[in-house]
Amino acid sequence: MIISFHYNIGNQGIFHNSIMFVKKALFAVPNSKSLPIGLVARFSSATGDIGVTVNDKTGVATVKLQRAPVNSLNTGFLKNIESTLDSLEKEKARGLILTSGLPKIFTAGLDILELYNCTTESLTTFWTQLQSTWLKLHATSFPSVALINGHAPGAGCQLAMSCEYRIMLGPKYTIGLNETKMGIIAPFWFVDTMIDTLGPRQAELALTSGKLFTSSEALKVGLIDEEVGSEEEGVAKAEAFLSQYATIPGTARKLTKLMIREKTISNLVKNKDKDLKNVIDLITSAQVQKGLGLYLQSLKKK
Ligand SMILES: CCCCC/C=C\C/C=C\C/C=C/C(=O)SCCNC(=O)CCNC(=O)[C@H](O)C(C)(C)COP(=O)(O)OP(=O)(O)OC[C@H]1O[C@@H](n2cnc3c(N)ncnc32)[C@H](O)[C@@H]1OP(=O)(O)O
Repeated sequence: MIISFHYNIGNQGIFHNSIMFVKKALFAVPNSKSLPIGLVARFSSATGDIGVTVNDKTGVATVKLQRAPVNSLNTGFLKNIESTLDSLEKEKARGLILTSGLPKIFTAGLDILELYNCTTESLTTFWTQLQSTWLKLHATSFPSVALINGHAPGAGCQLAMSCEYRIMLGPKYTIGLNETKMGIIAPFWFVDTMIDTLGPRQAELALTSGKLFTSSEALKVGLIDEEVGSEEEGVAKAEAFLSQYATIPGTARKLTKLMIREKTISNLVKNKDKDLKNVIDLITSAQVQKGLGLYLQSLKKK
């Protein structure tokens, strides 16, 4: 017998920060021994869907990002991601597999429409949400894997680097912090995260050139941990990685992770306002606005 629960997760506007977990159905699935067991959830809102499936044997949650066409991160979507992480913390998830529900794209990074023609006020709301969502992901108490099943430029790479392990579907997709290519600068906490991941030498080379790595290049420099040929293989590898923690006491694991990440986390926590000011000064400048406009046009022309 398969037991299935459905999380009934409301729209942002209705339930706001709280995700409601409602036991809705208990049913038998005939002739089935191998169907995924667990909790199934779907988060729907105008600003993106987040599908959550929790394996009730292992406690591992698979979170699928779905905001067509390219999972770009706007304020509402970031807020939904943060709420989902809050719920997983509350429900004591034992692990996270962060992936995309869209074909070809993990996430296209920040929604450039949040940066282009923005006001100081709208940019402040957006950036503050980005900082908050990232801090939550970077410091989860449970182990995390990014299953990068599509392109991951800019903040897409940043989300992936904040997971503890990265598995990427090869060979077609690319990943990297491409800000300099767009004529902007990666914020210091993106830079810190890349240095933590690649070391200063490779991070400098990658950041100054805005390099987007293919999966095999990413594997070589250590931007990803494994390259796989199919999503199924990726899921199996992610589950295998997470399963090693089943026998490691959770508090020891979490404190060790936080000790290692503390410098990067506290650098942002202490300098949130300075970071925001840097972003406002840079992004609202006429030159950067012009560049962003041209970049958007070039994306649309393809
Ligand atoms: C000194 C102190 C400094 C302080 C720091 C200051 C500022 C820092 C600020 C920001 C940091 C920025 C981080 C980022 O993440 S910026 C975004 C980086 N991402 C990208 O550059 C990706 C751009 N997109 C692509 O390369 C491609 O779209 C793709 C992801 C490879 C997918 O290609 P595909 O061919 O499948 O799709 P399309 O290109 O046709 O795109 C479909 C559709 O989506 C629109 N779109 C794509 N990406 C974005 C995006 N990031 N935001 C918004 N919209 C996007 C695209 O325009 C198409 O739209 P259409 O209307 O034509 O359907």
